Amino acid sequence: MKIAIMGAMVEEITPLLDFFGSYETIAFAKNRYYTTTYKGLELVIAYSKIGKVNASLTATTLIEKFGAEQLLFSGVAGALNPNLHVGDVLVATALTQHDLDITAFGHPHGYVPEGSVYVETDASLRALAHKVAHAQNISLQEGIIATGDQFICDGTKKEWIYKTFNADATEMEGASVAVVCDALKIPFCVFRAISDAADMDAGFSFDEFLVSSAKESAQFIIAMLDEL
Ligand SMILES: Nc1ncnc2c(CN3C[C@H](CSc4cnccn4)[C@@H](O)C3)c[nH]c12
Repeated sequence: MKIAIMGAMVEEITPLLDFFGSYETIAFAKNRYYTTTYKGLELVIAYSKIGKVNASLTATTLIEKFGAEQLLFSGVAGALNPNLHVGDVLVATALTQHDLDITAFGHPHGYVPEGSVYVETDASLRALAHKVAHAQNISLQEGIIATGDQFICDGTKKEWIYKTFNADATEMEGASVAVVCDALKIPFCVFRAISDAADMDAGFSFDEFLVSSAKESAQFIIAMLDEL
């Protein structure tokens, strides 16, 4: 089984590369892909760079060029739901694009023709995540992620996304991965540890907690691999 593990920023995959220790590096399309094996699994790891376009390119490459059969995303996110706090690990149930807007034509936010407002993650990967969390006594939150090409650091925008999409966290890549994996019929799931509250202090909080929260998410992914 070939598993892709994807992040957006180098800090989100560094804990993974450090854990695996040895890996081959392949340069492609202005990005680097790291291949290794772990307990009989073939792994291909990459960070996309920030934003939906970069994430779409990397997710597609992981699947179409490297032959990934499942894709796990590991990274950090801003909390929208007040019950989520820095360090909490969230598994996405569904993802949506909060900045996709053709409401001028009567469509809901996040919708374009022949698409859907939400793309659901793979139910068996989610079930496995909860099994691993329970077995390892890790508290795992579950919720909707709203993705957009903006770092959210403003209470008004935060509240709009929270209310419009009933979303629990926000980031800048997950929904792209969801659309790509759904179209290519590859089971996927998105794991994000909270780094900030997507409010006026988000920049400072993000800078302070990026590394530690990225580690939280990566450690959960590694725990998942032992059960895949
Ligand atoms: N509040 C938030 N809003 C939107 N996204 C996020 C995230 C998740 N990632 C982190 C990073 C922020 S931009 C970036 C650019 N330069 C340096 C660091 N980060 C981008 O890849 C999305 C964490 N908190 C978020």
